[in-house]
Order: sequence, then C-alpha cells, then structure tokens
Amino acid sequence: MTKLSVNINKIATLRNARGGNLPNLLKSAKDIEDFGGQGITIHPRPDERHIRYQDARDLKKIVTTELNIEGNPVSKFIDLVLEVKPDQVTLVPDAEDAITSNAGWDTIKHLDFLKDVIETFKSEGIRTSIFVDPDNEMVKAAADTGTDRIELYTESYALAYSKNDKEAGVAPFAEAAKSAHEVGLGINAGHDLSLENVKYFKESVPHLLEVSIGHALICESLYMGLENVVNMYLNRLK
Ligand SMILES: CC(=O)[C@@H](O)[C@H](O)COP(=O)(O)O
Ligand SMILES: NCC(=O)COP(=O)(O)O
Repeated sequence: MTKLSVNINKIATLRNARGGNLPNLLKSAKDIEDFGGQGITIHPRPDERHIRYQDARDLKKIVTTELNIEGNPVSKFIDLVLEVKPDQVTLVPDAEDAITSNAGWDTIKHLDFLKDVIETFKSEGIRTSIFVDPDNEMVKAAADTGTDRIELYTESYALAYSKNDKEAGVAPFAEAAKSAHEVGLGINAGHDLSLENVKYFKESVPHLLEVSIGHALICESLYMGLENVVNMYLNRLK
C-alpha cells in the first residue's frame, strides 16, 4: 500500500497571510488525519515563509500518524529535527531563496556529508529519506549514504504528464524504483503530484511506500473540499 502524507505548507501560507491563526494549522493536520491522511509533511524553510519552526514543535505533540519534516540540512534545520524527533526526515538540497524544491541530491558529490547527517538522525531513531532525481547512478550512490529511503523528485513526471507524454515521463521513475529496491532502499515520491497524475504514477512505479503531496492537494481542496480530496487521493493510491 502507498501511504499518503499530506504536505500542509500551503495551509501555513494562508494562515500567515493575515498574521493570525486562521486557518488553524494544528486543527487542519488533525482533521486531515481524521479524513484518512496517513502522514503529515512539512517543509520549514529558513525564511519560515509558510511553516514556522514552532509549527514543527507543536505538530509533533498532536500528529498521530507520521510526521515527516523536509528540508536542507543546515545546522538550524538539524537542530530542529533533533529536538522534534519526527518519524521521518527528508533531506532536500534547496537553496535558501528557492521558490520551491527544484533538484535532487548529487549523492556522489555529497556522499560524505550525507553519510554524516544521516548517521546523526538514524542514531536518534529518526527514519531518513533523501530527495533524488530518477537517476540510477544517484539512486545507487544514495544507498552508500546509509539512508533508509529515497524520495523520487517527481516534477519531471508531472510535466511530462501535462504534455501527454506520461509513458516517457514515468519510465525513469520505474527504473529508479527497481534499482532502489535492489539495493535495499525504501521508495517515497513527491513534488507536483496531483489528482490527475498520481494514479498512473502509482500503477507504474513499483515498491512505492509513500507519496507526499501538498500544493496541488490544497488547490484542489479549494474547489472540492479537503475531506473529499484526501479521500480521492486515497482511492487513487489503493
Ligand atoms: C521537497 C518537496 O518537493 C516539497 O517539500 C516542496 O518543496 C514543497 O515546498 P513548498 O511548499 O515550499 O513549495
Ligand atoms: N516532498 C513533496 C511534498 O512534500 C509536496 O510537494 P508538492 O505536492 O507541494 O509539490
């Protein structure tokens, strides 16, 4: 079964827009779990444009499914994750000013750094995942970092799907998933997945443990309602 972890960054974006607490992020997270969501993902960026570091601390107290914290492992992020101890940490090589995640790790070039960071988190019982492109060399090198899982960066698939080229778009991901499974890595995926493209991805990519979905899900919920959309994703992931 592929789990749905809902990224609530964009709920925090809306909350921050007025400086108040509406929508209430913690209530939204609890409601998403009550609707059937199997995890909550957050990506606290250094400028705290949406998720704040305090949100991570508060969510840890109330999330009962799984809490996944994503981010670039700069020292402030490492300290937060070690303090909060989420179920999973996903390392993303984002530049501080990136408008959103836009690349996977070069696991060959950054092998020693990733090994150290992953060891630090695993020694605290935190499951680790690293954000990678669907590149067999990067995937194989990811295994050498000691990470538990990889998260396949799915923007290229979503773009291909939107251009009616889904078969070509998904092929590298199916290959990368097979390679990852062969070297003992768990497989997550995310970025730009949507109600339109997620079912074909799930059907085409083997051993998929979890997808984390946020931007499209929140946008779709504006029209169809959060509870309805969460269940539409769950039905597509069966
Ligand atoms: C790693 C990943 O793809 C998501 O965390 C994405 O970066 C969401 O971040 P934003 O919500 O800031 O776009
Ligand atoms: N890791 C991907 C994620 O958490 C959400 O990405 P998106 O659905 O907001 O593009």
